Amino acid sequence: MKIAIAGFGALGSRLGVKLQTAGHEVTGIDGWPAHIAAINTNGLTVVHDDLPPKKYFVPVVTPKEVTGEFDLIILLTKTPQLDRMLTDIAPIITQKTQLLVLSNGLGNIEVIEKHVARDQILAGVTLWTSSLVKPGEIHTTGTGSIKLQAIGHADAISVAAALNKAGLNVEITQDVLTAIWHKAGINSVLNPLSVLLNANISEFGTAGNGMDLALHILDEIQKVGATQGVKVDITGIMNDLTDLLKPENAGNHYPSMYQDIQNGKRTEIDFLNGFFAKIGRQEHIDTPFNALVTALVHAKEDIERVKLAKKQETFEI
Ligand SMILES: NC(=O)C1=CN([C@@H]2O[C@H](COP(=O)(O)OP(=O)(O)OC[C@H]3O[C@@H](n4cnc5c(N)ncnc54)[C@H](OP(=O)(O)O)[C@@H]3O)[C@@H](O)[C@H]2O)C=CC1
Ligand SMILES: CC(C)(CO)C(=O)C(=O)O
Repeated sequence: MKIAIAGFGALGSRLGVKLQTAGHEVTGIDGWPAHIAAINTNGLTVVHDDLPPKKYFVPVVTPKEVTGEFDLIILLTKTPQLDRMLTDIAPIITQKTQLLVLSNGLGNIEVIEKHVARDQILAGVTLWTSSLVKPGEIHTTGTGSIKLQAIGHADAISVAAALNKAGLNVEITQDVLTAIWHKAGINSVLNPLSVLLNANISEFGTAGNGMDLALHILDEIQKVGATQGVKVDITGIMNDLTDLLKPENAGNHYPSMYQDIQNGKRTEIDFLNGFFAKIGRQEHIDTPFNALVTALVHAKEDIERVKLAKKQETFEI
Protein backbone atom coordinates (compact mmCIF):
# COMPACT_ATOMS: atom_id res chain seq x y z
CA MET A 1 0.00 0.00 0.00
CA LYS A 2 1.17 3.58 -0.64
CA ILE A 3 1.13 5.21 2.79
CA ALA A 4 1.97 8.75 3.93
CA ILE A 5 2.48 9.53 7.59
CA ALA A 6 1.53 13.15 8.27
CA GLY A 7 3.38 14.02 11.47
CA PHE A 8 6.63 12.05 11.22
CA GLY A 9 7.64 12.74 14.81
CA ALA A 10 8.20 10.24 17.60
CA LEU A 11 5.33 7.86 16.93
CA GLY A 12 4.93 8.52 13.20
CA SER A 13 8.59 7.55 12.71
CA ARG A 14 8.20 4.29 14.62
CA LEU A 15 5.08 3.24 12.73
CA GLY A 16 6.64 4.40 9.44
CA VAL A 17 9.66 2.15 9.92
CA LYS A 18 7.48 -0.84 10.76
CA LEU A 19 5.24 -0.26 7.72
CA GLN A 20 8.19 0.22 5.36
CA THR A 21 9.93 -2.90 6.69
CA ALA A 22 6.73 -4.85 5.94
CA GLY A 23 6.95 -3.81 2.26
CA HIS A 24 4.67 -0.77 2.12
CA GLU A 25 5.78 2.33 0.21
CA VAL A 26 6.04 4.90 3.01
CA THR A 27 6.60 8.68 2.87
CA GLY A 28 6.92 10.81 5.99
CA ILE A 29 5.49 14.34 6.02
CA ASP A 30 6.86 16.66 8.68
CA GLY A 31 7.72 20.27 9.34
CA TRP A 32 10.85 20.10 11.47
CA PRO A 33 13.75 20.99 9.11
CA ALA A 34 16.55 19.49 11.25
CA HIS A 35 14.67 16.18 11.66
CA ILE A 36 13.89 15.97 7.92
CA ALA A 37 17.48 16.78 6.96
CA ALA A 38 18.91 14.24 9.44
CA ILE A 39 16.68 11.42 8.14
CA ASN A 40 17.15 12.20 4.46
CA THR A 41 20.93 12.50 4.86
CA ASN A 42 21.84 9.81 7.39
CA GLY A 43 18.66 7.76 7.83
CA LEU A 44 16.41 7.48 10.87
CA THR A 45 18.21 5.95 13.84
CA VAL A 46 16.05 3.68 15.98
CA VAL A 47 17.29 2.55 19.39
CA HIS A 48 15.00 -0.16 20.74
CA ASP A 49 15.51 -0.85 24.45
CA ASP A 50 19.13 -1.96 24.97
CA LEU A 51 19.62 -3.22 21.40
CA PRO A 52 22.26 -1.68 19.10
CA PRO A 53 20.96 1.30 17.04
CA LYS A 54 19.56 0.54 13.58
CA LYS A 55 19.21 2.89 10.59
CA TYR A 56 16.18 3.10 8.32
CA PHE A 57 15.82 5.14 5.16
CA VAL A 58 12.25 6.46 4.93
CA PRO A 59 11.89 9.53 2.67
CA VAL A 60 10.56 12.57 4.53
CA VAL A 61 9.24 15.78 2.94
CA THR A 62 7.46 18.92 4.08
CA PRO A 63 3.71 19.37 3.41
CA LYS A 64 4.61 21.87 0.64
CA GLU A 65 6.94 19.39 -1.08
CA VAL A 66 4.77 16.28 -0.94
CA THR A 67 3.29 15.11 -4.26
CA GLY A 68 1.56 12.00 -5.57
CA GLU A 69 -1.41 9.91 -4.51
CA PHE A 70 -1.61 7.82 -1.36
CA ASP A 71 -3.99 4.97 -0.51
CA LEU A 72 -3.72 5.87 3.14
CA ILE A 73 -2.58 8.90 5.12
CA ILE A 74 -1.95 8.20 8.80
CA LEU A 75 -2.38 11.41 10.81
CA LEU A 76 0.04 11.59 13.73
CA THR A 77 0.48 15.23 14.61
CA LYS A 78 -0.19 16.49 18.10
CA THR A 79 -3.93 17.20 18.39
CA PRO A 80 -3.66 21.04 18.28
CA GLN A 81 -1.63 20.73 15.02
CA LEU A 82 -4.07 18.47 13.17
CA ASP A 83 -6.20 21.15 11.48
CA ARG A 84 -3.13 22.95 10.12
CA MET A 85 -1.61 19.70 8.82
CA LEU A 86 -4.83 18.82 6.97
CA THR A 87 -4.89 22.29 5.40
CA ASP A 88 -1.24 21.98 4.39
CA ILE A 89 -1.60 18.55 2.75
CA ALA A 90 -4.95 19.27 1.04
CA PRO A 91 -3.38 19.03 -2.48
CA ILE A 92 -2.52 15.33 -2.01
CA ILE A 93 -5.91 14.29 -0.62
CA THR A 94 -8.08 12.83 -3.40
CA GLN A 95 -11.53 11.27 -3.10
CA LYS A 96 -9.82 7.85 -2.96
CA THR A 97 -7.47 8.70 -0.09
CA GLN A 98 -8.34 7.16 3.25
CA LEU A 99 -7.25 9.02 6.37
CA LEU A 100 -6.59 7.30 9.68
CA VAL A 101 -6.08 9.45 12.78
CA LEU A 102 -4.22 7.92 15.72
CA SER A 103 -3.48 11.08 17.70
CA ASN A 104 -4.51 11.15 21.36
CA GLY A 105 -7.29 13.31 22.79
CA LEU A 106 -10.87 14.24 22.01
CA GLY A 107 -12.19 16.13 18.98
CA ASN A 108 -9.94 14.82 16.17
CA ILE A 109 -12.76 13.30 14.08
CA GLU A 110 -14.65 16.60 14.08
CA VAL A 111 -11.52 18.40 12.82
CA ILE A 112 -11.00 15.90 9.94
CA GLU A 113 -14.68 16.12 8.97
CA LYS A 114 -14.07 19.79 8.12
CA HIS A 115 -11.57 18.67 5.44
CA VAL A 116 -12.83 15.37 3.91
CA ALA A 117 -15.97 13.26 3.54
CA ARG A 118 -16.89 10.94 6.43
CA ASP A 119 -16.46 7.93 4.12
CA GLN A 120 -12.73 8.63 3.89
CA ILE A 121 -12.14 8.76 7.65
CA LEU A 122 -10.93 6.06 10.01
CA ALA A 123 -10.27 6.81 13.66
CA GLY A 124 -8.26 4.84 16.13
CA VAL A 125 -6.24 4.73 19.30
CA THR A 126 -2.81 3.26 19.85
CA LEU A 127 -0.71 1.94 22.69
CA TRP A 128 2.51 1.99 20.63
CA THR A 129 5.06 4.39 22.14
CA SER A 130 8.14 6.29 20.99
CA SER A 131 10.42 9.17 22.01
CA LEU A 132 12.07 11.58 19.59
CA VAL A 133 15.35 12.25 21.39
CA LYS A 134 17.05 14.41 18.76
CA PRO A 135 16.58 15.15 15.04
CA GLY A 136 16.64 11.82 13.18
CA GLU A 137 16.70 9.59 16.27
CA ILE A 138 13.90 7.82 18.13
CA HIS A 139 14.05 5.57 21.17
CA THR A 140 11.45 2.85 21.38
CA THR A 141 10.45 0.33 23.98
CA GLY A 142 8.07 -2.55 24.45
CA THR A 143 5.23 -3.30 22.11
CA GLY A 144 1.76 -1.88 21.40
CA SER A 145 -1.57 -2.24 19.66
CA ILE A 146 -4.14 -0.25 17.67
CA LYS A 147 -7.95 -0.22 17.72
CA LEU A 148 -9.65 1.43 14.74
CA GLN A 149 -13.01 1.91 13.08
CA ALA A 150 -14.25 3.44 9.84
CA ILE A 151 -16.37 6.49 10.63
CA GLY A 152 -18.49 6.12 7.47
CA HIS A 153 -17.81 3.57 4.75
CA ALA A 154 -14.00 3.63 4.64
CA ASP A 155 -12.34 0.24 4.16
CA ALA A 156 -11.33 -0.65 7.71
CA ILE A 157 -10.64 -4.27 6.75
CA SER A 158 -7.96 -3.51 4.15
CA VAL A 159 -6.40 -0.78 6.32
CA ALA A 160 -6.25 -3.14 9.31
CA ALA A 161 -4.75 -5.89 7.10
CA ALA A 162 -2.06 -3.51 5.77
CA LEU A 163 -1.14 -2.44 9.31
CA ASN A 164 -1.21 -6.00 10.62
CA LYS A 165 1.21 -7.03 7.85
CA ALA A 166 3.62 -4.76 9.77
CA GLY A 167 2.84 -6.44 13.10
CA LEU A 168 0.98 -3.45 14.49
CA ASN A 169 -1.57 -5.62 16.36
CA VAL A 170 -4.67 -3.95 14.92
CA GLU A 171 -8.16 -4.81 16.04
CA ILE A 172 -11.27 -3.37 14.36
CA THR A 173 -13.67 -2.02 16.97
CA GLN A 174 -17.36 -1.28 16.46
CA ASP A 175 -17.26 1.54 19.02
CA VAL A 176 -14.26 3.76 18.47
CA LEU A 177 -15.80 6.64 20.44
CA THR A 178 -15.74 4.55 23.61
CA ALA A 179 -12.18 3.46 22.75
CA ILE A 180 -11.14 7.13 22.31
CA TRP A 181 -12.62 8.10 25.70
CA HIS A 182 -10.97 5.01 27.24
CA LYS A 183 -7.57 5.98 25.80
CA ALA A 184 -8.14 9.60 26.84
CA GLY A 185 -8.77 8.28 30.37
CA ILE A 186 -5.41 6.48 30.30
CA ASN A 187 -3.67 9.61 28.95
CA SER A 188 -5.41 11.90 31.45
CA VAL A 189 -3.71 9.91 34.21
CA LEU A 190 -0.29 9.02 32.80
CA ASN A 191 0.52 12.08 30.71
CA PRO A 192 -0.02 14.97 33.16
CA LEU A 193 1.15 12.96 36.17
CA SER A 194 4.40 12.03 34.39
CA VAL A 195 4.94 15.78 33.87
CA LEU A 196 3.97 16.83 37.39
CA LEU A 197 5.81 13.96 39.13
CA ASN A 198 8.78 13.88 36.74
CA ALA A 199 8.40 10.14 36.23
CA ASN A 200 8.22 7.58 33.44
CA ILE A 201 5.30 5.14 33.45
CA SER A 202 6.82 2.46 35.67
CA GLU A 203 8.24 5.11 38.06
CA PHE A 204 4.71 6.53 38.35
CA GLY A 205 3.62 2.99 39.34
CA THR A 206 5.92 3.11 42.37
CA ALA A 207 4.01 6.08 43.89
CA GLY A 208 2.06 4.70 46.86
CA ASN A 209 -0.95 6.91 46.08
CA GLY A 210 -0.58 6.88 42.28
CA MET A 211 -3.57 4.65 41.67
CA ASP A 212 -5.72 6.69 44.13
CA LEU A 213 -4.93 9.81 42.11
CA ALA A 214 -5.84 7.88 38.96
CA LEU A 215 -9.19 6.87 40.46
CA HIS A 216 -10.08 10.48 41.35
CA ILE A 217 -9.32 11.64 37.79
CA LEU A 218 -11.19 8.71 36.22
CA ASP A 219 -14.22 9.00 38.49
CA GLU A 220 -14.76 12.55 37.19
CA ILE A 221 -14.25 11.44 33.57
CA GLN A 222 -16.82 8.67 34.06
CA LYS A 223 -19.39 11.19 35.36
CA VAL A 224 -18.69 13.57 32.46
CA GLY A 225 -18.91 10.66 30.00
CA ALA A 226 -22.36 9.75 31.31
CA THR A 227 -23.62 13.22 30.36
CA GLN A 228 -22.42 12.59 26.77
CA GLY A 229 -23.82 9.05 26.49
CA VAL A 230 -20.33 7.50 26.75
CA LYS A 231 -19.72 4.65 29.20
CA VAL A 232 -16.28 5.00 30.77
CA ASP A 233 -15.08 1.66 32.16
CA ILE A 234 -12.87 2.61 35.12
CA THR A 235 -11.94 -1.00 35.91
CA GLY A 236 -10.87 -1.57 32.28
CA ILE A 237 -8.75 1.60 32.31
CA MET A 238 -7.14 0.66 35.63
CA ASN A 239 -6.30 -2.80 34.20
CA ASP A 240 -4.71 -1.16 31.14
CA LEU A 241 -2.74 1.22 33.39
CA THR A 242 -1.41 -1.75 35.36
CA ASP A 243 -0.35 -3.45 32.11
CA LEU A 244 1.35 -0.30 30.81
CA LEU A 245 3.52 -0.08 33.95
CA LYS A 246 5.33 -3.26 32.87
CA PRO A 247 8.68 -2.64 31.12
CA GLU A 248 7.75 -5.10 28.34
CA ASN A 249 4.79 -2.86 27.48
CA ALA A 250 5.44 0.86 28.12
CA GLY A 251 7.02 1.02 31.60
CA ASN A 252 10.23 2.67 30.36
CA HIS A 253 8.36 5.24 28.26
CA TYR A 254 8.07 8.92 29.17
CA PRO A 255 4.60 9.87 27.86
CA SER A 256 4.35 12.21 24.88
CA MET A 257 3.24 15.10 27.13
CA TYR A 258 6.44 14.76 29.16
CA GLN A 259 8.40 15.04 25.89
CA ASP A 260 6.46 18.19 24.92
CA ILE A 261 7.33 19.84 28.22
CA GLN A 262 11.01 18.89 27.81
CA ASN A 263 10.97 20.47 24.34
CA GLY A 264 9.26 23.68 25.49
CA LYS A 265 6.11 22.85 23.48
CA ARG A 266 2.45 23.41 24.34
CA THR A 267 0.83 20.11 25.35
CA GLU A 268 -2.41 18.28 24.52
CA ILE A 269 -3.79 18.91 28.05
CA ASP A 270 -6.82 20.88 26.77
CA PHE A 271 -7.85 17.84 24.69
CA LEU A 272 -7.55 15.50 27.71
CA ASN A 273 -8.16 16.62 31.33
CA GLY A 274 -8.97 20.15 30.14
CA PHE A 275 -11.67 18.80 27.80
CA PHE A 276 -13.29 16.85 30.66
CA ALA A 277 -13.14 19.85 33.01
CA LYS A 278 -14.75 22.04 30.32
CA ILE A 279 -17.62 19.62 29.62
CA GLY A 280 -17.97 19.16 33.39
CA ARG A 281 -18.48 22.92 33.82
CA GLN A 282 -21.10 22.95 31.04
CA GLU A 283 -22.93 19.96 32.52
CA HIS A 284 -22.59 21.07 36.19
CA ILE A 285 -20.38 18.09 37.08
CA ASP A 286 -17.60 18.89 39.56
CA THR A 287 -14.16 18.04 38.11
CA PRO A 288 -11.69 19.48 40.65
CA PHE A 289 -8.94 16.94 39.93
CA ASN A 290 -9.06 17.38 36.15
CA ALA A 291 -9.31 21.17 36.47
CA LEU A 292 -6.32 21.32 38.84
CA VAL A 293 -4.19 18.98 36.73
CA THR A 294 -4.97 21.12 33.64
CA ALA A 295 -4.01 24.34 35.43
CA LEU A 296 -0.78 22.81 36.77
CA VAL A 297 0.28 21.49 33.36
CA HIS A 298 -0.37 24.91 31.80
CA ALA A 299 1.77 26.47 34.56
CA LYS A 300 4.50 23.91 33.86
CA GLU A 301 4.34 24.70 30.11
CA ASP A 302 4.98 28.39 30.91
CA ILE A 303 7.79 27.69 33.38
CA GLU A 304 9.64 25.32 31.06
CA ARG A 305 9.25 27.62 28.05
CA VAL A 306 10.77 30.55 30.01
CA LYS A 307 13.59 28.30 31.30
CA LEU A 308 14.33 27.05 27.80
CA ALA A 309 14.34 30.59 26.36
CA LYS A 310 16.78 31.69 29.11
CA LYS A 311 19.01 28.70 28.39
CA GLN A 312 19.07 29.64 24.70
CA GLU A 313 19.90 33.29 25.55
CA THR A 314 22.78 32.15 27.79
CA PHE A 315 23.95 29.90 25.01
CA GLU A 316 23.94 32.80 22.52
CA ILE A 317 26.02 34.97 24.94
N1 LIG B 1 4.92 9.41 21.40
C1 LIG B 1 4.18 8.43 21.88
O1 LIG B 1 4.69 7.50 22.50
C2 LIG B 1 2.70 8.40 21.67
C3 LIG B 1 2.05 9.45 21.05
N2 LIG B 1 0.68 9.37 20.85
C4 LIG B 1 -0.01 10.47 20.20
O2 LIG B 1 0.42 10.54 18.84
C5 LIG B 1 0.41 11.89 18.40
C6 LIG B 1 1.81 12.25 17.89
O3 LIG B 1 2.68 12.20 19.00
P1 LIG B 1 4.25 12.26 18.87
O4 LIG B 1 4.72 11.45 17.73
O5 LIG B 1 4.78 11.98 20.22
O6 LIG B 1 4.44 13.82 18.52
P2 LIG B 1 5.67 14.59 17.87
O7 LIG B 1 5.54 16.01 18.29
O8 LIG B 1 6.94 13.87 18.13
O9 LIG B 1 5.37 14.45 16.31
C7 LIG B 1 4.44 15.23 15.60
C8 LIG B 1 5.18 15.76 14.36
O10 LIG B 1 4.26 16.38 13.50
C9 LIG B 1 4.86 17.53 12.95
N3 LIG B 1 3.82 18.48 12.49
C10 LIG B 1 2.73 18.86 13.14
N4 LIG B 1 2.00 19.72 12.39
C11 LIG B 1 2.67 19.89 11.26
C12 LIG B 1 2.42 20.66 10.07
N5 LIG B 1 1.35 21.43 9.90
N6 LIG B 1 3.34 20.58 9.09
C13 LIG B 1 4.44 19.83 9.22
N7 LIG B 1 4.70 19.08 10.31
C14 LIG B 1 3.85 19.12 11.31
C15 LIG B 1 5.65 18.07 14.10
O11 LIG B 1 6.62 18.95 13.63
P3 LIG B 1 6.93 20.26 14.53
O12 LIG B 1 7.52 19.76 15.79
O13 LIG B 1 7.89 21.04 13.67
O14 LIG B 1 5.62 20.93 14.76
C16 LIG B 1 6.24 16.80 14.72
O15 LIG B 1 7.47 16.44 14.16
C17 LIG B 1 -0.04 12.72 19.61
O16 LIG B 1 -1.43 12.90 19.57
C18 LIG B 1 0.32 11.83 20.80
O17 LIG B 1 -0.45 12.09 21.94
C19 LIG B 1 -0.04 8.25 21.17
C20 LIG B 1 0.56 7.19 21.78
C21 LIG B 1 1.97 7.22 22.14
C1 LIG C 1 -0.51 6.07 27.04
C2 LIG C 1 0.78 6.53 26.46
C3 LIG C 1 1.66 6.96 27.56
C4 LIG C 1 1.41 5.37 25.82
O1 LIG C 1 0.59 4.80 24.87
C5 LIG C 1 0.57 7.60 25.43
O2 LIG C 1 -0.41 7.58 24.72
C6 LIG C 1 1.49 8.76 25.28
O3 LIG C 1 2.71 8.66 25.46
O4 LIG C 1 0.96 9.83 24.96
